[in-house]
Amino acid sequence: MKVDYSLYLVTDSSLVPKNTTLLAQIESALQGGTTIVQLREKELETGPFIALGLQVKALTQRYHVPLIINDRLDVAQAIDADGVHIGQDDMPLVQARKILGPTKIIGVSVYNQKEANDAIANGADYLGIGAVWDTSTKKIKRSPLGIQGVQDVLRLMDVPIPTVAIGGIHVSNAQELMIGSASGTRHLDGLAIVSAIIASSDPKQTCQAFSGLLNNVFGSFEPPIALDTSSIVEKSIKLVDLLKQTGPMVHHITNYVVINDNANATLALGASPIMSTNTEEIDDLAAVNDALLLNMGTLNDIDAMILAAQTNTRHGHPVVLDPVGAGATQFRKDTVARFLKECNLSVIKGNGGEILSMANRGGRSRGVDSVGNNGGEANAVLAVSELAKNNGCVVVMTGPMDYISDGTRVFVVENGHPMMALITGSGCMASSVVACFQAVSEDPLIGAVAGMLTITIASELAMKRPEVKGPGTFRAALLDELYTISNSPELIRTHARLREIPLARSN
Ligand SMILES: Cc1ncc(COP(=O)(O)OP(=O)(O)O)c(N)n1
Ligand SMILES: Cc1nc(C(=O)O)sc1CCOP(=O)(O)O
Repeated sequence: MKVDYSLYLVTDSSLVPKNTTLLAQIESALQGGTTIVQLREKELETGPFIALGLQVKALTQRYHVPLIINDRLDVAQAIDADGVHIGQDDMPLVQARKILGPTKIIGVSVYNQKEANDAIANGADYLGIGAVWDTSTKKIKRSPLGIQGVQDVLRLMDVPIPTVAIGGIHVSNAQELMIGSASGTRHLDGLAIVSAIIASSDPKQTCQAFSGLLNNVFGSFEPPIALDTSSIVEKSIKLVDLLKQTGPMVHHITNYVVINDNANATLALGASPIMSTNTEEIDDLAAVNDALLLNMGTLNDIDAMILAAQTNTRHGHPVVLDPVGAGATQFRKDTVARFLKECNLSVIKGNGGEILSMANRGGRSRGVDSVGNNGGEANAVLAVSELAKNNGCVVVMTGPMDYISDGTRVFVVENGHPMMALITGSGCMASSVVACFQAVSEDPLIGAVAGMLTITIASELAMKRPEVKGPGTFRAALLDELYTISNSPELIRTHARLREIPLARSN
């Protein structure tokens, strides 16, 4: 579930104006664009807290907005809230996660780099950074961070996860905070506010003011610098080196036809494969993992795959889906729909039949193989770009040409040898390679291009080997050439055939 943290209302019934009620204030705030609500009621006993929680939940559900409970896991469980917010002196995050399970949202209050990185390592879904400024709503124990202090926490986070700032925030200082705390590509995802909304004589109007201001600010953040194709090739070379130097762990939940090739392709690039399907160890593995690959080939362990995806997302690790045979059977269609709904995918990588069928642009599969043509380049470009945009991820469609898009740009990798289609699992190996690059690339689009350049160039080099006579010798040579590229990444520079298709012209 993708959560919008931008306008985060935290309640306090002691601040509600005399002529109205807490529920009326919350509803008015929801009408004004509040995107998430935290029920924070310090004085309520358990019974009344649960009763109030049920009323607020009915309200937030009507507006399709998540409800978080402050501190009280028991209340959150009793009303099946969407999650909890805990402070540094509350129940430790590790225990809270054990109790609530992987799917509930857990937010943690942090004040500095250490608290932030501990919370991230232990699987927090978001951070509440504060207090930014003095506030009369609560007695603050540590001196206010100011805008610079918030920026320091954002900059020093090991892995970027969603963040909101809290403490003394009003319409008058919100823009200054949002812009001043941003650094590079990092910025706050939202503002958590108590008194400015809950004590307002018109919460709807106050929230509209916050929303308008936030929309402007988010629109002003610089998009990442768009690299041209030769810069992406150079980045790919650096990523091959980084893979070898850092040896990231790549957890695969894959199929039993290709599992050995998946593991060997991963090893050939210097990464470390783990192929567990056991739900008992997903938490422990996610804590030390770097990327997750889900492969639908033999389609077992679907619940384990979804649990692993959610757990890895909480840890900030990219999740790659290889939707093998998507569209071939109703069961596979339903399973793909579950993955799209329940997981936060970084990359979807499939063959023409799979991607076109997911994008509703034709696409035929016989079993797990793509058959027929893909409707030409224009159709391929629309399929990858639309699927990517609609799901907020990168999409790779393999074939004689590989089309790769993040919804804003489309690249074509023109490398590759037709022999790839004659060995089983070459597409699955490509997915392993893409997952390895996701583990080391900050930009999933560049990671996907780097992965596809690497495997397709390896296939061309493999076919040049004198001992390669057909599929059997090619399979072994392909692994060897992945290893060659890992040791000589500059081969990518001499062999890459990478092209960008401007989206506007193709639409
Ligand atoms: C979004 C958000 N951020 C920080 C806090 C503060 O939580 P905590 O440290 O647990 O303090 P209390 O809220 O319990 O006083 C928060 N509630 N929400
Ligand atoms: C609940 C809370 N937590 C804080 C923290 O620093 O963790 S500051 C705070 C109160 C914020 O209220 P207002 O928006 O009215 O200033």
